[in-house]
Amino acid sequence: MEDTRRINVGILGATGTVGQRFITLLSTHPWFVIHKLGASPRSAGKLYPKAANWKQVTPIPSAVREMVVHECKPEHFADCAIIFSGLDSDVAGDIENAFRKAELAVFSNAKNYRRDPNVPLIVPLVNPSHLSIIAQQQALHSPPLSKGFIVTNANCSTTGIVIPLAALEKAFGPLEQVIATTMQAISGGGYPGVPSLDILDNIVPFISGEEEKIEWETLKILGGLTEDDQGRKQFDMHARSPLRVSASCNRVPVIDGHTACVSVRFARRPPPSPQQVREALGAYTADALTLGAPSAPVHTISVHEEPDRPQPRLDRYFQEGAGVSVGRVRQCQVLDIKFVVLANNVSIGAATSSIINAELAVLRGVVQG
Ligand SMILES: NC(=O)C1=CN([C@@H]2O[C@H](COP(=O)(O)OP(=O)(O)OC[C@H]3O[C@@H](n4cnc5c(N)ncnc54)[C@H](OP(=O)(O)O)[C@@H]3O)[C@@H](O)[C@H]2O)C=CC1
Ligand SMILES: N[C@@H](CC(=O)OP(=O)(O)O)C(=O)O
Repeated sequence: MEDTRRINVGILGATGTVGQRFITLLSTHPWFVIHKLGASPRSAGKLYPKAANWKQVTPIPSAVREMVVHECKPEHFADCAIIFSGLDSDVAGDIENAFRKAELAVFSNAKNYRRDPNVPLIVPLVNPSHLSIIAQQQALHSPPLSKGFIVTNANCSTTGIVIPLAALEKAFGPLEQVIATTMQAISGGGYPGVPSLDILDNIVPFISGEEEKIEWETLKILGGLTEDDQGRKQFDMHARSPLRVSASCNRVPVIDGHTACVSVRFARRPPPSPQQVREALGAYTADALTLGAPSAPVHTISVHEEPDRPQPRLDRYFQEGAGVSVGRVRQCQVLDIKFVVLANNVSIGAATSSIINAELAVLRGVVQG
C-alpha cells in the first residue's frame, strides 16, 4: 500500500550550503513537505530567491520560490512537526535549544550538542538505535518535554570514516586503533569558504577543531548505549571496543567530497585479509534501509577494485551522495588493513544524514506527523 503520510517540516539556515541541499532533497521527498524557512535577520522578510545565493546545479525548487524567509524563532515554526537545522554553529546552540523548549523536534547538523550526554549523535547508516535516548533527554529537560528534542548528525569527515569502520566492526569484532588522514573539500567550510588565493594550487594542513571531532565523535557513535543501576542510559565510549583514533585533516582544492586514508588494527588475531575486508564492506547493509527509511541508500558502500578509485569527481554521487565509496583495500605494514574512503560531505555528511535520521524517528513513532 502506498505510504501517503505528509509531514510539515521547517528548515533553519535555509539559505546556506547545507540549507540549500536540504531544500533540494526535501522538494521531492515522499513524506516531508517544506513548510517554513528560516535564516538570519539579514534574510528574514525576503522571498527565498532574493535571500539565498543559490549555488546548486539544479534550479531553486518551485515549492520554495514564493516562500518568505523567517527569523529563526519557534513561533514562526509552530505548525512544523520536524525542524532541520543547517545553522551556523555560532548561533545554533541558543536557537536549537529554544526550538526544543517549544516542543519541536530538531535534527541538527551543527556541532553544538554532539557531546551532550542526552543527545544522540547519529550517523543513520551506523547507529540508529541511539535514538532510544530521546525519551531520557525529554524527561531530564526542565520542564520535561513531550515532543521537543534534539538529534545531531556527525561531522562530515567523521561520517565518511565511521561507516566502513562500523561494517568492519560488525564483521570482525572490536577495532583497536584507527589512523585517518583526510583530504577535505572546500564546501565543508560553507560559502564562500576558504579564499581562492589560499586553496588554489595548494593544500592547507589545518582545519580548526576537525581532528578532535573525528577522534571523539567516532567513539560516541561506535560506542554502546548502556544503563546504570538506576536504569539511566549513558553513552559508553568503550562499551563495544577499546578503540583509539588519531586524525590528521587537510583542506584540498576539491569542491565537494571528503576523502580519507584510513588504517585499522583489529582486536582479534589473526586479523582479516584484504579480500575478507572487501567482501565485508560490500555486504554491509545499513539497518536504516531494512527499517524502511526512504532516503537510505540501497547500497551503503561501493567497493572499488580499480587501483585509482575512489575519486571525488567520479564517485561523490554514488547513491545520489547517500552512500560511501571505498577502494585500495590492502595490508598495512604497521596496523592491519588500510583503505581509502570517499563521502559526499554535503549529502551523507550533512543534509542526507539529517533527513534519514528524521525518517527513522518517524518510523520509531518519536515524531508524529
Ligand atoms: N558544509 C558542510 O559540508 C557541512 C556543514 N555542517 C554544519 O552545518 C551548519 C551549516 O553549515 P553551512 O551550510 O556550510 O554554513 P553556511 O555558512 O553556508 O550557512 C549558514 C546558515 O546559517 C544562517 N545564519 C547565520 N547567522 C544566523 C543568525 N544570527 N540567525 C539565524 N540564522 C543565521 C545563515 O543565514 P543567512 O544567509 O541569512 O546569513 C545560513 O542560512 C554548520 O553548523 C556546519 O558546521 C556539517 C556537516 C557538513
Ligand atoms: N568542518 C567541516 C564541516 C563542518 O562544518 O563540520 P562540523 O559540522 O563538525 O562543524 C569541514 O570543514 O569540512
